[in-house]
Formats: sequence, structure tokens, C-alpha cells
Amino acid sequence: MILFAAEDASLHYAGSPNPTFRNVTLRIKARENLRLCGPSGAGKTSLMRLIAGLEAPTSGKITAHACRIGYCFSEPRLLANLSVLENLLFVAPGFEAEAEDLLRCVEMEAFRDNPARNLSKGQAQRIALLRALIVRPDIVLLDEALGGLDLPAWQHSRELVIERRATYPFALVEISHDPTRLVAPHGRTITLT
Ligand SMILES: Nc1ncnc2c1ncn2[C@@H]1O[C@H](COP(=O)(O)OP(=O)(O)OP(=O)(O)O)[C@@H](O)[C@H]1O
Repeated sequence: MILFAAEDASLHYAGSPNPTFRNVTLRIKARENLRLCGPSGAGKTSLMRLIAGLEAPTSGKITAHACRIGYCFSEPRLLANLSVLENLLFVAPGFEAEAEDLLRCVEMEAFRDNPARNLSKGQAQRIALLRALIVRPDIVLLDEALGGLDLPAWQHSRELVIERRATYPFALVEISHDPTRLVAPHGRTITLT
């Protein structure tokens, strides 16, 4: 099953001298692993935003785009004045029990009622990961999302993604400058230049 398909898609930001990427043809199948590679500024985040529907191609077309996305940005982007639990329930109303289970998986149950603004960057990144997973996505997008975590926190987070996929399968698209910090290191690679 194809979850996302772009044909000859190019993206040219208004005011930029050149397109960010040109003529990208890409299909994402259910459950597959994909890594976006390329030097800084090559357009990896922009392509991820296209997959998420946050950008539209300036030429070419998106031919399949009917799925639920869990997006973990490179910054956590939590709602600062809401508690940790409220941040999760904001995207998944009524899922209290599941939110609490997920918090236990990343050893953050004690932070449930803390305002998100009081979290460290690594704690906030873990909550942002839970927010992406709790919506039962068809595609999870990780944009350097776990890069700042120390090794034990990263391992916990990686295990959580793997376990969660076994129950609620999803395709995984990752951007990581560090190949040792990929959740799925043997996935297909798309290289932007
Ligand atoms: N909203 C925007 N408006 C204009 N230009 C943008 C916008 N977002 C990104 N760009 C430009 O598009 C190009 C690609 O940026 P993008 O963040 O997609 O690259 P990247 O490969 O993810 O880079 P990095 O590895 O450094 O994160 C850059 O030249 C950037 O300045």
C-alpha cells in the first residue's frame, strides 16, 4: 500500500534564487524505512515537510497523500504552558491511559503534570516523540528528533519506536546526521544534493 507519492516534485521557496529540490519522485509504502540524506541545506527538512503536507510542490504533483502523520521536528515544539500530559491529550483526546503508559516507557511518568516549559531539551524531545506516536500514525517523520539525547535515553526511545511499530505499524522516515543514531539503519536511502 502506497502512503505517499510525489511525481517530479520541485520546491522553490518564494524569494530564494534556486529551487530547494527538483524533480523528486518518491513513493512511501506502508511499514517501510526511509532515510533522507544529503549535505546541510540540501532540502531534507523541506522534503519531510512536503511529505507531511506542510509544503506544496511548486511543480510536479502529489498523487497519494491520505494518511495520518506523526511528525517529530528537530526542536520539540511542545505547547509550553500545557502540562506534559495535556500536550499528549491535545493531539489524542481521551487517550489518558495510553499517554500514561507511554510516559512510563520513557521513564517520564513523574513529569506528567509539569508544564512543558520546565522540561529539559532531552525530556521535551522524548515527549515530542510520544506525541508523534500516540496519534497512531501511518508515517512517522523523525527530523534529527532524537539527536540530542544521551545514549540510555536514545536507546529507550528507539526501543519504544520499535515496540510501538510492532503493535501499530507505520512507515518511518528519518533524518540524522549520525548514522549510528538511526532507529532503522538498514532502510532505503534518498539522497538530496
Ligand atoms: N521557509 C523557507 N523559506 C525560504 N527558504 C527556506 C525555507 N525553509 C528552508 N529554506 C531554504 O531551503 C534550503 C533547504 O533547507 P532545509 O532545511 O530543507 O535543508 P536541510 O537539508 O534539512 O538542512 P540541514 O541539514 O542543515 O538541516 C536552505 O537553503 C534553506 O535556507
